Amino acid sequence: YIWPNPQLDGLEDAYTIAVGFAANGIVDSISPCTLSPGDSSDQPPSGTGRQTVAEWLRTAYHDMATHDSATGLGGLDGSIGYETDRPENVGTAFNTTMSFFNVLQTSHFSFSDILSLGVTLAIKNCGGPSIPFRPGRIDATEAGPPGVPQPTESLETHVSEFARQGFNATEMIGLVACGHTLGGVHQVDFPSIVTNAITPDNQEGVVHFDDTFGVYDNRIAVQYINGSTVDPLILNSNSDAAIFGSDGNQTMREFAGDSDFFISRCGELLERMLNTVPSSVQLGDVIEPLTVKPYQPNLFFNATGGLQFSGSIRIFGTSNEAAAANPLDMPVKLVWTDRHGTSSPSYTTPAVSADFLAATSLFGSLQFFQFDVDLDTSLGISSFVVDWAYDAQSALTTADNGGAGFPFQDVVVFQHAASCHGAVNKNSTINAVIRNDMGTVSNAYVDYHFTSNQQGTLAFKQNTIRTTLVHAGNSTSPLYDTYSASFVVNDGFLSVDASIVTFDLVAVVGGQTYQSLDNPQLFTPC
Ligand code: HEM
Repeated sequence: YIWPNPQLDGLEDAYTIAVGFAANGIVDSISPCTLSPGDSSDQPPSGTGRQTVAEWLRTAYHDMATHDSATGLGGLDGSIGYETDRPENVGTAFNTTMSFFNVLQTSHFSFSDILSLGVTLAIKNCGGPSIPFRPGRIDATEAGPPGVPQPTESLETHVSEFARQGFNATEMIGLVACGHTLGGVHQVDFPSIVTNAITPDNQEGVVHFDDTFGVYDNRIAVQYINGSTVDPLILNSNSDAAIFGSDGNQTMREFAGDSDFFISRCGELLERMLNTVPSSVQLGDVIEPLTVKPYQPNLFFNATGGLQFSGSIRIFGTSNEAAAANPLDMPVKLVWTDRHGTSSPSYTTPAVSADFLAATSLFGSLQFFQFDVDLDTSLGISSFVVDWAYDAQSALTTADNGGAGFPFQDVVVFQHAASCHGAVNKNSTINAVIRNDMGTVSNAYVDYHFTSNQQGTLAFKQNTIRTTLVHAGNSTSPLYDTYSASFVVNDGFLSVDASIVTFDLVAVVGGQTYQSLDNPQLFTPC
């Protein structure tokens, strides 16, 4: 896709940036793969016997498992949030998972999208397959019908439940093995299956499905076939035993004998699981990391009234050269085009390599570079390209965003100064400047996006408050006038710290619409 695309940019960032600058914390919370909810890698696992990745994967399956392929209803749609009191959804894992992901929701994607993305990253981070990620899931607004398989049910019931979900009997064996390679069964939730497992170091009494619960691998099948299984759903319940043996062990034998086959088959099955959505939902194209992408490019007037352009450039690659590159040796320059369409040699940032910001990806190598330049206010900016190479000896490549450059407008510009966020039920104020030599400003407004609690589920609701930007007078530049919008965010507004808040500025000037999208939330209190 071509940047900017508000619907995809945030998900692409979340997919591509694992740890470091601009990362959202998903991968930190599951590294290493054995981490429990609430623990972080510099805080060792706390002995609860819980495993975050396993809980996310189980949550995604239980959310999807009510899909009915005949009617097209249900699927991965976040309805699990309304269904956690059902006997088929025993355990705190679902609510814990929802509380982790709800704070990552933005106005541009649903809870079910960010959960699916989280599962994709989790599987990869544990050594599993790279699962292509498609966006576009829409969250349910109420519970769906029940139908998650339970360990007490018969093989026939399991086969028909999986058939309803859209998986045949062989795929059922695969999907269960692909799930039960992580995590295990907890005594606190299944006391009839697991007994005498609770200790101070295993407070919820987990017994794992295989002896490598922290690695996404085929040990679940190897141990099943060689007779050393520890799976409680085989030893103390017939559920996995009946499923794994239902084709005379053929699938499990193939999995046990070929670890690459297990990984690739699980990649296919889990991709289908994550993409099982209500038939009314149309998923988008697979998101692939962009090679060169701006991150929060930002225009503002500095204290002396000059127009300043700052932000970061991300460079992503999957080649050996990308992996070996030293960011300090990488020439990276930004070349911009002014508002009259002229690109002059002087419109170039210095090499920005010294200002690189460390970050990593699960799918390749990436570097961030910061830039900060003064623009001639009268000439402004309309787009930019990035000239870059992996080392100082190589010829520079121009990243031009598919041909037309990275578009960037200077007509409506957010002003930090005098913008502030109010406490609950108090005024927030957003200030902007709008170019005054381009015709009448016929409409100008702020769309302020935030998430809030909703009844019945931990998934958050999206809200937008639209407020007119009112002309407020001159600015420090004779070419721009100041506009201001004040509004109250109320009605169950959660807390700005707990939800991702962004806002858009839109101005119709001389009959043309200009937008400054996805400005990050205000931190200055009013
Ligand atoms: C007949 C089908 C299935 C049955 C009866 C079943 C049953 C169970 C049970 C009883 C547990 C223990 C939960 C706990 O104590 O926390 C469990 C855990 C788990 N299940 Fe399944 N399951 C089935 C299919 C699947 C599938 C298809 C997946 C994913 C592809 C999956 C993923 C998981 C995971 C990752 C865990 C570990 C959770 C943790 O450690 O917190 N299950 N399953």
